[in-house]
Amino acid sequence: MLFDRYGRPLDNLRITVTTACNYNCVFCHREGEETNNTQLTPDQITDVATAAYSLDIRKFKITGGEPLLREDLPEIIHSLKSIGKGIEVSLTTNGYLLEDKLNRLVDKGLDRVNVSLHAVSPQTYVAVTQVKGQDKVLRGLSLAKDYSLPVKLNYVLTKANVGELEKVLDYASKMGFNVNLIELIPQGKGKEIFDKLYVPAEEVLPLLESKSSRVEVRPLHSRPIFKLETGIQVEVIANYCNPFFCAGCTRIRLTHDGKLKTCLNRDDNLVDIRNTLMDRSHEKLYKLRESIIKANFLREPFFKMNGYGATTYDGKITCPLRKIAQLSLSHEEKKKK
Ligand SMILES: Nc1nc2c(ncn2[C@@H]2O[C@H](COP(=O)(O)OP(=O)(O)OP(=O)(O)O)[C@@H](O)[C@H]2O)c(=O)[nH]1
Ligand code: SF4
Ligand code: SF4
Repeated sequence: MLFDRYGRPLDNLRITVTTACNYNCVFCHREGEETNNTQLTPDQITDVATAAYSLDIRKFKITGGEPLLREDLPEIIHSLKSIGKGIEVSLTTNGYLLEDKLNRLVDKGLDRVNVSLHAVSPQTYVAVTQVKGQDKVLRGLSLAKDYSLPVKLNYVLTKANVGELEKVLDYASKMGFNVNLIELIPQGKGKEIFDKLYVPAEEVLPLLESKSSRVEVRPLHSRPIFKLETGIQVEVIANYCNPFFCAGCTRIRLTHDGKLKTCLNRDDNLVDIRNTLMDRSHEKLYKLRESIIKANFLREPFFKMNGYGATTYDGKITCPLRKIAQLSLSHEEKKKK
């Protein structure tokens, strides 16, 4: 397994299969990538994943844009699963096309799915996504339940839909789905609306605490996990000004156009592998491995500890230590005792 200069393991490759999307969410960041029509072929994606596998990466996350727009997505899933033993392939989607496409994905070995559900009320759903897609998404989610496919609901917390959180939790509890409660980040379109719509996760912690029997911390991003009395769990994804989040970062990204991206928030240290992906020689796998090793070396926490607060890697933003970070810290300290 590779570790970066900060001791963080690399166990996860996020693959952007397209930047196209049938939604227009107010906070979309498209994994920090520019939008255009370029996309890698299933073979190119599989070559990078094969090199990653040889470096002990076993978790592949398919993202976008909206991955279900790709007609060859079943083929991509099949070839990723065929690389070797112990591979987990998961997918992040807005869910609009799930009801039409899920059976083929499950058939090809999809292990689990994260589906956006930012609101249960149709009006708020449309206000956030700009699409009247909620009924279709709910039907797709029911189908996923029928297939016993593990589901996480992605709920992005904003001023526009904070009133929907309880309803989303009730729905998730009824369906037995876990929830990712995701803070807005000033990235992509999120940058324009951040000041207007940002709600710190701290504001909803009392609600989560009142519904939970205990709290744990996931090693990935030191994410607090609230175990609800209804049996589901809510994972808090609060990256902004949170050095503990970045300390637990174990991923790199393969962009839609063939670059290795070391951090969601950075495009100044990409490793360009486009030429290697065109290479037809037997050295291709070796070169891709070298590129992943290089990208891993370039990884660094975007938010770093700085005294009792945090700063970005380049010192452009400074922030006080957040309560959400302290929650992760106090949990770690309790474990050590
Ligand atoms: N800053 C930052 N945010 C991330 C990172 N990974 C995921 N996120 C945020 O978390 C949201 C949900 O991500 P998903 O792709 O659904 O999956 P995940 O929860 O990260 O991963 P799994 O738990 O393995 O399913 C994304 O939309 C991002 O906003 C990361 O490495 N850095
Ligand atoms: S569904 Fe995802 S990719 Fe599409 S607009 Fe919304 S946030 Fe962006
Ligand atoms: S370093 Fe921090 S901001 Fe960058 S990808 Fe990792 S968790 Fe996200």
